Amino acid sequence: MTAPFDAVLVLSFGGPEKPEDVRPFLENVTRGRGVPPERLDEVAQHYLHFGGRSPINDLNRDLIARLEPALEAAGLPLPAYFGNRNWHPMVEDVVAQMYRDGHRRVLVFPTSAWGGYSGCRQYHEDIARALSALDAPEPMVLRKLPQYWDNPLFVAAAADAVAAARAEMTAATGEPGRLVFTAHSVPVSADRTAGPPDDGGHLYSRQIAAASALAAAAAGVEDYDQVWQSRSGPPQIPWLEPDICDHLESLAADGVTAAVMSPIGFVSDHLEVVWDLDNEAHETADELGMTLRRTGTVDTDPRFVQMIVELVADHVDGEPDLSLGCGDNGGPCRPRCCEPAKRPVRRG
Ligand SMILES: CC1=C(CCC(=O)O)c2cc3nc(cc4[nH]c(cc5[nH]c(cc1n2)c(C)c5CCC(=O)O)c(CCC(=O)O)c4C)C(CCC(=O)O)=C3C
Ligand SMILES: [Fe+2]
Repeated sequence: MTAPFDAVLVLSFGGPEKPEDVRPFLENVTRGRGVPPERLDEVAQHYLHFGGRSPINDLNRDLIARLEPALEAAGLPLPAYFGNRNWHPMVEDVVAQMYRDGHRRVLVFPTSAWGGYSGCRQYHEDIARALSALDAPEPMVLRKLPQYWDNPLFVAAAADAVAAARAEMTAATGEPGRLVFTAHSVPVSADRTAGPPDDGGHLYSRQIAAASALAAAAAGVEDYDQVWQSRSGPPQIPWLEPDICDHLESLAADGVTAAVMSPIGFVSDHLEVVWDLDNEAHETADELGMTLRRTGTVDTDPRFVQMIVELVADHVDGEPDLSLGCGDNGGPCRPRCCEPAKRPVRRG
């Protein structure tokens, strides 16, 4: 019999909260990842356009404010803490605080539903980093909850957002519009190595495709597209394509005049959503004379909170059931799962 878990850590990406934060935040995100300086300047402008404050931290605080009472109501009175990979509150500081508060067994809920290096493995690395920074005499266990891209509550929330946006589009234009799912692009090499080594790779893009299919089916939509957004990195390195803006152009060329975007790859309306979709994609659509709408993300849907409660309930007793896709203390979900792709060595 193992001891039950006694706290939850909502682990996220993090975002700047004031203009002076923007540069150091971007440096944290891209440290050693070969993102060109021009791209950083460009992305800094996106943040500065919103006064240097990303919505992401407030959205996560709001989620936690809903989660704690929902856990309590389910008979699971665990406190929920907030920590990030790239900005304050930093995961290292929060894990140290949790230790000081007496917590030794923590369930980690990541704000990414997906497998793959950026969507999963990197969150394990964050946990490992926080633990190695911890100066603690007693052992502490941090167990990352499993990927939830196919959880019925996640799918239902995404599908209802699709149905609502299509209904609005129909009211405005007389037709529901072409449905287009989007998710964060990743380097093709990272997608190839996503998943356990004996599983054929491409776990991230397969999950995005499958989640889009589930949400479309639940919304009663047969024909839809699934594309990518927010690529970065040097242009000579291939990332998953097509990009949403290029895709809107091909749709327009095929005579499509209305489209609904569903950012299925994200759980909240953070900067990648409000800039890349609400700003850039909308500009493209305006130029093309296309009517464009975006669905909400699952964040505001009570079923998303309920999903987290159920994940906690499934794992709170503390039995180590690693076949369910958890990982302890930064160990991957399965051996060698989603190892980072080897970076090409540049010579000369
Ligand atoms: C798969 C994936 C998710 C979804 C899973 C998840 O949600 O975790 C995600 C989420 C997010 N990405 C975000 C922001 C950024 N991502 C960047 C860069 C990158 N993302 C990547 C992948 C992903 N990213 C990759 C492969 C890179 C290249 C550099 C590297 O290999 O790390 C950069 C650098 C500048 C640039 O865009 O080049 C920024 C600023 C924010 C916060 C938004 C806000 O502040 O509100 C969020 C939630
Ligand atoms: Fe990103």
